[in-house]
Amino acid sequence: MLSSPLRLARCISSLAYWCAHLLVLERAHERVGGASMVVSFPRRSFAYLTVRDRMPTILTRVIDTIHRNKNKFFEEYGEEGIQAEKQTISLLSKMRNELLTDKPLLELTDSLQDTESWNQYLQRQQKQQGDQDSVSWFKSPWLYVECYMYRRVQEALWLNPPISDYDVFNEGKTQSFFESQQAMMTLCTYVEGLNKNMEGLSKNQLLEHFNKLLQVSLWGNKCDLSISAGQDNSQKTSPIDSLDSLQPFILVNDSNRVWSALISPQRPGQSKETALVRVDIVLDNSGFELFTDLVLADFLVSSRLAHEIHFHGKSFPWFVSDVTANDFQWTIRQTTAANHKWMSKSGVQWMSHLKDGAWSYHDHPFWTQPHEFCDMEADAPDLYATLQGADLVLFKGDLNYRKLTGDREWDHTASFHTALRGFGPAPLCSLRTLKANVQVGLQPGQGERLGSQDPEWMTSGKYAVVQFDNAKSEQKD
Ligand SMILES: O=P(O)(O)OC[C@H]1O[C@](O)(CO)[C@@H](O)[C@@H]1O
Ligand SMILES: [Mn+2]
Repeated sequence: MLSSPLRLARCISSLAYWCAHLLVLERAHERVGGASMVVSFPRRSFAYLTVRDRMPTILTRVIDTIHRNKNKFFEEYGEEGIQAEKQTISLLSKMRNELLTDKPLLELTDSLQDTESWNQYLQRQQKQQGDQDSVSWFKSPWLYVECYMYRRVQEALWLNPPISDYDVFNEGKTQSFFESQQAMMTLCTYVEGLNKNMEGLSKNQLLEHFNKLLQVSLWGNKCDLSISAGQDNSQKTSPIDSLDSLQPFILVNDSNRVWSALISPQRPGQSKETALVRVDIVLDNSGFELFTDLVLADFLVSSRLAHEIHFHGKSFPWFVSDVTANDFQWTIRQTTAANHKWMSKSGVQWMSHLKDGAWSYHDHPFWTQPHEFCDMEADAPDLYATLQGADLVLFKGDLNYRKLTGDREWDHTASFHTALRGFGPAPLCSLRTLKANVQVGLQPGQGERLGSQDPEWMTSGKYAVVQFDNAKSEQKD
């Protein structure tokens, strides 16, 4: 039974949520001007421009990549490979046209594990928006439409078996890894120095290094390829040296609370001394960002701040640069094979974490669905239960932030806890650079000030947040 203050808090949070939701629709009505037209993002908004400009560009690149690899498909699968290439391109071009002409979203026709759930989501959306045709590319929630596009790309491939497993974003991801190599070497040299002295570090020194590596992983999120529609966005400067100058751009920094969650884990039946701490990292992008996540995870294990790390990735290529199982393994193999002493040493170390079970990689269809995370407990109870086994869950990146907060136009001063709407399988922290119009947990006036100084503060990736929440401790308060 919920206590009445808690019930009241839930009601208030729920009300705030729906107000935030309605705001988006109302504004859209005003701007579009047609009473019958329900769109979820106003014209000229960042969301609108993403659907109008960035998404078709991404699709064009996908089509081009498949076409450029025609010979490879022929070599591997003969004439069948060529037919598959043609068929896939034809499906993708058709989809691109549907997008550009604002046609209704269509049900998926493949029969994979998640197909039914996607189609149910579409039906739910159609019910909410009134009729079938109203759920179109420009008249649906932005988060949904973006996710849907990546799932349709996958459908086009899955309907053409010989090339079903081809990762259309692989070239960009590997390129971004190689372009960030210098920064990776610098980072591994730092790690080598750290590991040499690890045993002699005081608690404060450990905290200092933890903060540094947490921030390196935070800023690693600048390097995604979806925001740049697939163009180079790799790390060129020294990640450690840049930290001081980046400090003022961290708008909310709850890293002390993250540290506390690590050093005093709160799972029932565990004392501080015997606690086996598990940290889950919900990964975002491949390339430099993944590298920084692995460095952080290695530090957590080597320092014994954590005993186990569970990485969560995507089960198919997603938002251009997101990590799949293949990217994860490839990155570790490449690091091991690097022509740099400390970098390859890191790779060997990471391999051994995987072998001895300190690290493990997991994926789940929920991560490649459009649901906001407050739906997880009902829609993916198994995943929710898995996350409950963690002492801390780190959510990397912007898309995870949008899903954590329901991608609503929240008041900037609404608390992170409120925006989570009850989602809290374990203490959690979002490490995110701002690339979409949602931001909560700011001080009164802070959002307005930022808006007047820099109109693109929420979408440029220049600012970042480290935002922590522990649903359990909030309930106790
Ligand atoms: O890789 P990240 O940090 O999740 O960012 C991906 C981002 O790409 C965009 O969707 C733009 O297409 C962002 O708004 C989005 O959240
Ligand atoms: Mn991403």
